[in-house]
Amino acid sequence: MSHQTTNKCSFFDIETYGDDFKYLQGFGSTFSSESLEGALPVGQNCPQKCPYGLYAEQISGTAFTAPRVRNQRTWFYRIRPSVVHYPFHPHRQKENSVRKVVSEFGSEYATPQQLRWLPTQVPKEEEIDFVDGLTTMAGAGNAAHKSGFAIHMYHANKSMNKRAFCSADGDFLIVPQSGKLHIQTECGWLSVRPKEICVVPRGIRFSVQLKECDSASGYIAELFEGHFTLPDLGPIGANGLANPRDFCYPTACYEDVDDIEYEVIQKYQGKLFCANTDHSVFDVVAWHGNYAPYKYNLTLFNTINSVSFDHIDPCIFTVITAQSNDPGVAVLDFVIFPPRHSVQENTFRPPYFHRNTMNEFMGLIEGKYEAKQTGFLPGGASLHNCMSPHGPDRDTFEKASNAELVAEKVAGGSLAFMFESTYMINPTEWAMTQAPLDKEYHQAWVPLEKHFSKDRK
Ligand SMILES: O=C(O)Cc1cc(O)ccc1O
Ligand SMILES: [Fe+2]
Repeated sequence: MSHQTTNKCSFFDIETYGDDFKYLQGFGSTFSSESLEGALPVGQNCPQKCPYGLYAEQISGTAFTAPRVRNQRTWFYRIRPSVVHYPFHPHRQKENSVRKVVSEFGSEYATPQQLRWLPTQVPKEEEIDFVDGLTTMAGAGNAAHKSGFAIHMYHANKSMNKRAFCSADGDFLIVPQSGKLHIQTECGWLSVRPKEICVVPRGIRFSVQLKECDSASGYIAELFEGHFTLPDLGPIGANGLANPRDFCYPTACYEDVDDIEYEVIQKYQGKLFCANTDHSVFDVVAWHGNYAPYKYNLTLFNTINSVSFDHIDPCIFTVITAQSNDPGVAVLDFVIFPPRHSVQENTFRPPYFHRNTMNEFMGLIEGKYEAKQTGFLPGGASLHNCMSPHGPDRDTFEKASNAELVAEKVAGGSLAFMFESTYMINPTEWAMTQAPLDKEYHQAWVPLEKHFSKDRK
């Protein structure tokens, strides 16, 4: 289904709402969607018999008793309830594959050393879909205690075929770096490409199809604790940053397919389990509620920054945040570094040298990051944990310290992002022993020269 827009805007580099599917809009709204007219019961959730002979089923994303403003649940009206499946058994990712999903984030590989990885390639020698190509890179906390998060990479060279996936451990924030995805979910379809993100909440089943590409890869933050919200705007006012209406939710779309061999792979406490069914589990004819997957086009981010002097802290670029119970402190912030105009006077404009109580995992979707001249590449990653000093590399420092401070567009054609957390982020065994770790990363800073002179002001 295509949907045309007449509003053209020169600074959005992809059509504002033009997409492969039709969406409902509004962050955190309560939606109703039916793909057959009259499929939603009127005025109640569980009638004795549902329209069209459908089953009613609720999915709760918060405790029943969570405060109303935070309560999230959705009612599905489906051909069969999701409990119709054969017993779960352990699911092995590809035999002999180094890729693996893990849930342990012990301190075995913990280090204050600044870490950086080159991009990991999509394998050519083996066929892998989104599930079998998931590899955990780092994380914090514990899925069973609903505390912390995991950071995974995904690499796929084929679509998931007669296979659905869901995580009982947390919400999947998917950040594509290459390849366009069509994601079938119980609530309907989402089309997601690089420079867009999507969030599939805990428990919602989804299947990832590659669209117009032979391979796809990207980053995932799996949030074990709470859900993402939009940051408060404070003195910014009622508009700005990621605006609620730009968050797109799917519309109901079902398949009525029986007598097939189908797999539901469920992530539970960091392990993968598989249950077989004889039918497609994407059989939701109608749904209503506020617990649903969504996508957001990052080029719609309304960027705010200093127009006088000094470098503003990167929280000004927060797209979505999962807050801890400590006011203003995030379990996980998703922050982007979008193309923008830089006009600050008498200012060292790139990211400053710093040490942070928060923990910073960064990825690059495209282009070049302002703080690094070399070495941080699209598909790569870096990790600067609690109080590990970091900042611009030597060449960036020299260039920016001597640059003429004219108004300029920075990071044009670039998009970096950061997962920032109050929790210390531990790399996995895969990240430290198999992934392409940059052993020379310290050379970004060791050559920084001494400029001090008592005779100079
Ligand atoms: O470390 C980084 O590159 C991320 C970052 C960017 C910035 O502009 C200020 C602080 C910060 O941690
Ligand atoms: Fe930083």
